[in-house]
Amino acid sequence: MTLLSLQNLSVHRGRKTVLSDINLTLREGEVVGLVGPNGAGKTTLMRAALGLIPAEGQSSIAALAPRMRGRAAAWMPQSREIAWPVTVETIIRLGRTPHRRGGQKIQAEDQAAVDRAIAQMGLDTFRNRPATQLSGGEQARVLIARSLAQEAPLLIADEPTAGLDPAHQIAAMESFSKAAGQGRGVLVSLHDLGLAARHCTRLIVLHNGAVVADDLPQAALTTEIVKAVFGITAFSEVTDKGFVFQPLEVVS
Ligand SMILES: Nc1ncnc2c1ncn2[C@@H]1O[C@H](COP(=O)(O)OP(=O)(O)OP(=O)(O)O)[C@@H](O)[C@H]1O
Repeated sequence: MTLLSLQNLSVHRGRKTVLSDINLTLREGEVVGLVGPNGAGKTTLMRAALGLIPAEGQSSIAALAPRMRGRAAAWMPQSREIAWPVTVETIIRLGRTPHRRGGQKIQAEDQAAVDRAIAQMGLDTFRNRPATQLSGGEQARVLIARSLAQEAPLLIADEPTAGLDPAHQIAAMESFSKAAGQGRGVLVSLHDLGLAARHCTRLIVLHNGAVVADDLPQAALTTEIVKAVFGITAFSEVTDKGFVFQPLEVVS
């Protein structure tokens, strides 16, 4: 089943074209990595797909009535600041908001989803702590858990692994793979090409607001594309543990 379909999606800011004619389809079971250098248009693509900024062309999520979007897609933005000293569990419960009617108390199935997300992100010992007392990486894990608790068919996450230690980066990517294995889909922007190579089922490479590759990780991160788009060389190999990619040097 198709969870997200973008057709000729374009975004202009002033006279600048930030995103031009993006076409993509994301189906259940996929973890699609969105990669590209700073300013390539990753955040713009995600926000336009969600209908958070004006865009030309079509997005299947943006076309929904605003109150239906929260059931169709969970969104984890890049900004990580948790401003209020409420408990970790309270923040993660906010992920259930689209499933609740106004004023309705949290139901057993909501709490079960919250508990699953807390377990997946290893947050049980933080459950009753004010979120403002956590480290930056711990707060990021709380926000990933909030988006997982939403249990929407599609999860769109903007650099969710930034600032996480290696174990928690892997845990976050594995939680996305698990969600995909359960029939959901994930669109995730990443700067860490090694993580993207190893954990995504497909990569979309963005450059200057356009898609330059949309393929299996090993087919998207070719020597030529990596040099032309990222300006680097890399070691890469398909191993029995999957596709391994390690950036090496900046191309002068
Ligand atoms: N409101 C705006 N007005 C003008 N230009 C903008 C605006 N918002 C974004 N841009 C430009 O659009 C381009 C794409 O920005 P975007 O944030 O989507 O990139 P990104 O790929 O997410 O980058 P990063 O990896 O640095 O987060 C950038 O060149 C940025 O300067």
